[in-house]
Amino acid sequence: MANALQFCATVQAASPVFSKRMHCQSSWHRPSPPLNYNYKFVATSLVLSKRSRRSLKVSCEAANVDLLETNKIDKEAEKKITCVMKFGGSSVASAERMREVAELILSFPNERPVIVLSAMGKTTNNLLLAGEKAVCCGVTNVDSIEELGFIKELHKRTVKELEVDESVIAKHLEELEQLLKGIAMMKELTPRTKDYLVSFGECMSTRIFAAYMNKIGAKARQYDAFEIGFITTDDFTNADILEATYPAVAKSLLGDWISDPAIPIVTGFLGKGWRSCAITTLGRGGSDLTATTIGKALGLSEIQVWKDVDGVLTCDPNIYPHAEPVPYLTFDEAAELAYFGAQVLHPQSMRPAREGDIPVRVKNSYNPNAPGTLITRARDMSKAVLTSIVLKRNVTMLDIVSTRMLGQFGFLAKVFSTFEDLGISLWSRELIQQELDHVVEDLEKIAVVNLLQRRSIISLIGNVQRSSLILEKAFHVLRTLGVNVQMISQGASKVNISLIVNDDEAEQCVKSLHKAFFETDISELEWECVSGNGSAST
Ligand SMILES: Nc1ncnc2c1ncn2[C@@H]1O[C@H](COP(=O)(O)OP(=O)(O)O)[C@@H](O)[C@H]1O
Ligand SMILES: N[C@@H](CC(=O)OP(=O)(O)O)C(=O)O
Repeated sequence: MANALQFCATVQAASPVFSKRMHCQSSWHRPSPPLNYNYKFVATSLVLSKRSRRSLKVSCEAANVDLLETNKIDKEAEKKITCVMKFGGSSVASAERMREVAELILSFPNERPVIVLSAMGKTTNNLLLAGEKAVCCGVTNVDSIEELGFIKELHKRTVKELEVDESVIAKHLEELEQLLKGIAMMKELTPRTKDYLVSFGECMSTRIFAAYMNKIGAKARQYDAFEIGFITTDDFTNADILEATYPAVAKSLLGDWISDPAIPIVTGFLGKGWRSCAITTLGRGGSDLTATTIGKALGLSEIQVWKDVDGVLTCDPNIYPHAEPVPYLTFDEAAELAYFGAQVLHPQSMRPAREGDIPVRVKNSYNPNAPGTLITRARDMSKAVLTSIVLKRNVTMLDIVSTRMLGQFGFLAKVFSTFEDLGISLWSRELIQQELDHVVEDLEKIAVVNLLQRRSIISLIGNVQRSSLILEKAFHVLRTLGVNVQMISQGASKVNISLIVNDDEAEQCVKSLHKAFFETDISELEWECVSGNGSAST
């Protein structure tokens, strides 16, 4: 058997029943989910010799099934893709960083990963700024937009330093300039055009990186997510992944992997609108969601997201530099943390991981030896009190009071229908003053309304089984600071308590809460609360 040939066979089955039978009769498995009864089989062991191929042909003819092709496949195909590794903008910000990332990927010889990349460094921000400037600068001035200059310079320099052919991005740089001229001519930047514009970032970073991997002898293949089945809603700038994405992505990536294995290098953040067929984006930081979607689609054993911090931290290090890595989190905790504003993870990214029950590891590409954070379905909560503190600034609070609402049904329905009628979702974007005025005007017909602006939400993510302890300690800290909490709520997922305070008090609150919860021994913490001995450090 040692010199037996291996083949990949694609058959057009008349019905899924037949394919199941064939599946049982042979020792084959089906790597990709069914799509239009077009199945791809691969021998699981070296059994598909020339003789087996002939017998496959005979059985297909007997069952009236078309045998479309039998390709000889590489032995590598036997080894399945094992994980997905996502590298964010800071991890691929320069040629040097790209070299380090390539080295990092190759330092795991037992992994056969799919790689997801974001745009280099601050490219997405620069593309958006260039687009905004193009709206009002006039066609002839487009080539002097500063941000366009930065983008060109960064990508050309990277290509040169990595010694790959500039042709991998030349067409994209040219098209980008044309697009900016188009925006200048039209004098408008629609959400649809914005998404097309920012897509250049990921399209170029992945092309450069794939070319570099090939140059150093690691066979790689570049993919644009919008060409391999990332199907989304048509909500430009904040699109949602649709269910059809999973089988389509699996089919594309596994199909290629089986017939010609090469490390897939996929653009993060991008998709294709199901109605418009135009390029969409998944919201800022959306490459995390690309990675978890691939993880679920391929049923991988791990999803790794590589960042510039040692994992998910106890709070935003930009607010408090003494924040520490959190070693373990549940999907619920991570989702809540992201939803309430921690930039480290995309708010929707935990959904596919949770659905596929695939562990997510958050690691630091600048410090690969740090253990990072492991996010799983469940974890030992026996010692957990507070896991992380998240701050969301510049929140507007609507205080709606009505004595008529007591004992009345339909009151809340009227409140929500006001938002629906005005097409406002309270969470998805910032409202402009005019919209807020409209809401207040409408709600004033049924209640007394106070619009409270410049507030912050401090979310305490942790073990809500110990909510009394958390609240006692938190309120003690806030009272010592002289801060009044204006609203308190417990999230539906039961891992989050949110407090609303004034914007200008919020940072100090987070620092003091961090000191009290994470820089104090837990047993001390319980004792302090029971005996009333504690004092908040400021
Ligand atoms: N709780 C937190 N834990 C870790 N990082 C956080 C947290 N809150 C905010 N951040 C910020 O998130 C950044 C990482 O997220 P992001 O910039 O999206 O990474 P990448 O672009 O590498 O995917 C960190 O550099 C840090 O400044
Ligand atoms: N480049 C996109 C998508 C993304 O996920 O980026 P990052 O991984 O660097 O947060 C953005 O800046 O939003």
